[in-house]
Amino acid sequence: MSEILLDIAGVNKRFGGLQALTDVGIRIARGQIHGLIGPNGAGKTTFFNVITGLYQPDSGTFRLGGKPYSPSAPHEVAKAGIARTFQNIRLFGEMSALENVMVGRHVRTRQGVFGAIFRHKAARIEEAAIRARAQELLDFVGIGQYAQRTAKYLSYGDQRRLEIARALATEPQLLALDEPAAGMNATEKLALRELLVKIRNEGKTVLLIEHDVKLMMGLCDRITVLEYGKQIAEGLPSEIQKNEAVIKAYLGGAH
Ligand SMILES: Nc1ncnc2c1ncn2[C@@H]1O[C@H](COP(=O)(O)OP(=O)(O)OP(=O)(O)O)[C@@H](O)[C@H]1O
Repeated sequence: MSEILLDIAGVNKRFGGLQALTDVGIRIARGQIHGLIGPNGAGKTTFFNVITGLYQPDSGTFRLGGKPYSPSAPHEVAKAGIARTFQNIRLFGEMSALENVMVGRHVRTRQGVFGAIFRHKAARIEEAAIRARAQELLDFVGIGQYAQRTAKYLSYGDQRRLEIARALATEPQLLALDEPAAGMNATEKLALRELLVKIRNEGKTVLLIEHDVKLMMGLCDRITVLEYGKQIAEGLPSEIQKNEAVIKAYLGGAH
């Protein structure tokens, strides 16, 4: 078994009278694509938000790369090495694609006139390196030719690619994607799948939530299944496909 990168156990989360997560855990091996699936309302987004510091859990242990991390706030999680994208695209629409990725590297690119004129040489060199790396990432996700295009004018599929490039700009250990294929057509989905395989082949680890089960079965190395806030299965896609509890959960249709 390869090294476990993300090791989470015993997560509970209650919203008022609703127990949204009951003793949920996940173990993700380094260099794998790990999928999180389950019927509507199963708790996938809640678990994802807990992992990435958006929701505070009532309990749980969290380790990344063998070290405990605190999911107390999104910036703490980012510092620990987890980058995420959102179900609803969150880009800086008025900025160029390149600038969006540069922001991902937490750099002040918008200096005042004096800053621009009198900028220190070291700062200029640093900015050039960041710009070059941002362009590389745009090339990597396949939208290098649109570097100067205002983000809001990119196609939907390309905006999703841009989000991924921005997340990669933080050099994360784990890339967490919340429904990256939502709203994509079949061609865009195929391209997304190729991109995620490429990201994994670079040695990155990916966690993703996705409703398109067929896409997940063909893409993921392992899959965790939630239903009513509990883990009902974990395994290889071929095992998950045959798992009776999973089949029942999906066929139940009561969600
Ligand atoms: N902020 C919140 N406040 C109250 N209840 C919430 C909140 N977020 C989620 N829930 C509830 O927790 C349960 C799990 O929801 P969650 O969105 O995590 O499921 P999901 O598996 O991501 O569903 P979907 O596939 O529809 O996105 C649902 O019953 C939902 O109504």
